[in-house]
Amino acid sequence: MQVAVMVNGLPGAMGKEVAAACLRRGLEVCSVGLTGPQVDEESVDVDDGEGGQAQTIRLVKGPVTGAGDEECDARLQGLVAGYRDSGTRLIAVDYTHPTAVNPNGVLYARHKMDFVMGTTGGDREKLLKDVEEAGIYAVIAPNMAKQIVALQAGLETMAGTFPGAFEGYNLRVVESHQSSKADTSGTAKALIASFGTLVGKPYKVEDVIAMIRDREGQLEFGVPEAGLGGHAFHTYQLLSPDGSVEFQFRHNVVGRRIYAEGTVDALIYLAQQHGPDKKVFNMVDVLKAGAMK
Ligand SMILES: NC(=O)C1=CN([C@@H]2O[C@H](COP(=O)(O)OP(=O)(O)OC[C@H]3O[C@@H](n4cnc5c(N)ncnc54)[C@H](OP(=O)(O)O)[C@@H]3O)[C@@H](O)[C@H]2O)C=CC1
Ligand SMILES: O=C(O)C1=N[C@H](C(=O)O)C[C@H](O)C1
Repeated sequence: MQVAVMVNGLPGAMGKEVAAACLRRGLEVCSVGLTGPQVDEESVDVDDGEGGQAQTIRLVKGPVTGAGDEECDARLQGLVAGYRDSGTRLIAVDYTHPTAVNPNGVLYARHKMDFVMGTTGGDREKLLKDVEEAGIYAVIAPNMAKQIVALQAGLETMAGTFPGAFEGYNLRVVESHQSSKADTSGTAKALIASFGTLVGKPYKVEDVIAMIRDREGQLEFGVPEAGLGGHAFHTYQLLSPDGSVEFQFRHNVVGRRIYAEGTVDALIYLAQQHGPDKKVFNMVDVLKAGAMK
């Protein structure tokens, strides 16, 4: 079956990266995408980042404030019907804002649109419930980078196999992102859950995490000047009670291309899912299926 991708969260940083990755990898990009309340532009030009394909995407306000919902619903209804009639499966990709996670989830559910949700934050339990009740297919994950997903899967396995192996150890997490990032890292939250099992006590994220969002702090933490506008530097430290033994896990990413490539892997994987049993996936599922490039 033919697939088209609706990129939502334009003209945001990840929206543009994902549109570029889709064009590079030969996926059809829908000529309409959802945008946010602060955006005045009516359209955005995207390209594959390599001087090849380019296209213009018309912007429709997403359902954050309630205003504009009617237009959004009407546009989506027409789009979904048009693609369905032409035998094309329309899949949404969401890189918007933590406050848009649940309104957009409800929107996709209402229009029976399968989606890949990369946006972090929001009420994740409600998101899962809405998707499951609608019976649609989705990949939902706070991180789409193959190697970070592998680390996440490895730590989950380690925690499941050796719970309490780090009993008594102290966890400290430092994460640095571009100053425009609205929330605490979703990736760090996911990894802290596994570390909690390894230490043998569930952590409250705010008790163990330090966020860096200021330029001086970022440079001091090792972020290169060129990465200030887009980076994710994470260090997880486990320290034994007497301070004599230390473990560090660190992943530092400059730019966003790695997530966009993983998102396309998720889209291709999702496009192949038709079964009735499991419809909601995370990136560990995609990685385990051997579907990441
Ligand atoms: N899973 C992963 O691998 C990754 C996840 N992320 C996550 O993706 C999200 C977006 O990040 P990023 O691109 O850097 O953020 P940006 O702020 O650059 O872009 C977000 C865009 O979404 C728009 N927006 C807001 N609300 C809606 C809505 N309801 N519908 C459609 N668009 C909307 C914003 O508009 P406005 O300015 O009006 O608010 C903005 O244009 C964050 O949650 C981030 O943590 C990022 C990288 C990787
Ligand atoms: O906002 C970002 O940039 C990122 N967000 C995700 C997160 O919150 O963990 C993934 C990555 O850290 C980049």
